[in-house]
Amino acid sequence: MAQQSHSHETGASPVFSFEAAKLIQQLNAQFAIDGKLRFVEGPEACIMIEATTRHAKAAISTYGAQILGYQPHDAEQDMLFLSPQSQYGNGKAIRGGVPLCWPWFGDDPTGRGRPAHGFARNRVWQVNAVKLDDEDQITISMSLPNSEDFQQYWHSAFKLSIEIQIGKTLKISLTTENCDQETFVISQALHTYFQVGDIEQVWLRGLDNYHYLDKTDSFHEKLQHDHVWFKNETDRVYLHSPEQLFIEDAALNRRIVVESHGSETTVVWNPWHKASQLADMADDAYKTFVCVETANAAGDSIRLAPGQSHTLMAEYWLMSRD
Ligand SMILES: O=P(O)(O)OC[C@H]1O[C@@H](O)[C@H](O)[C@@H](O)[C@@H]1O
Repeated sequence: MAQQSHSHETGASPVFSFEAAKLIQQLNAQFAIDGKLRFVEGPEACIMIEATTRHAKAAISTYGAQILGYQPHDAEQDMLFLSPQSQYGNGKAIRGGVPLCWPWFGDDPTGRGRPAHGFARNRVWQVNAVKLDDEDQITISMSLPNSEDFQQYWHSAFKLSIEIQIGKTLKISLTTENCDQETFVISQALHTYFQVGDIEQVWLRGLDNYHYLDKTDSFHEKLQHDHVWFKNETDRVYLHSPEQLFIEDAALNRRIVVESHGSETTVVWNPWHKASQLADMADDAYKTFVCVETANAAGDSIRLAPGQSHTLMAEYWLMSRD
């Protein structure tokens, strides 16, 4: 999937791969940082950014502006889960890392059969800037180039941009600007797949006493008692959720801190045995990830008047549980 192409061809055909190689050369000439950041060809001629700082390494696909890996140098395992069965193009979202759900979260809110989770995760994004700061953190800025093809899904003029900061933490800021004459409403999520050692030895801390909509039970509103434990399919939208949550992982002996801003909803998802119904994931993959998604969903959808903008932000870091 080549940069700035809106085609959805798949397969690394030699011609397409040549096109990707040319774009990679241009991108490297413009943005590469010696020994720290480069563009390479990934699966299915997808363009990948490989970044390494003093603190961590990361991989980002320009298809979907999707972070696929983030691993601090002192961590034994990546913080993020990425399915080896993922597809990289063909209108599919890559299964893992941080897919971007935009301009709606979940099923088409208008019931018109538009694709689940919107269209931003299935498009090639444009790289606008790469910066290295004094603390050896790298910030990558990208935006979703406008395309005629959006018209079938979305009529309002917008600007959607992302900043990804790779350092001691992984920081993501997704900004939507209304460039239209009319107000529009979006829902969205940073649909992050966190890698865990064994889902049955994981608990999510910070949601005790919060209400949630249970998507596995017709969206009934329920009250969370205690931590969130995973014993079967879990698909919940937590309402008015707090700014910090903690994924406690006994098997990997680590804690992932999830900090959110500009968001009042957190989606928690694990498909459990329904993983076997997903073509791009192994049947038992559900044991090694949990999605904790910083979102604006349900009553927390964002209304933007002309000229207004909103930034959804998440910051993640790893800690030892000792
Ligand atoms: O398979 P997709 O489209 O990436 O969605 C995965 C899941 O994403 C979650 O955010 C939703 O709450 C689930 O209902 C959904 O199944």
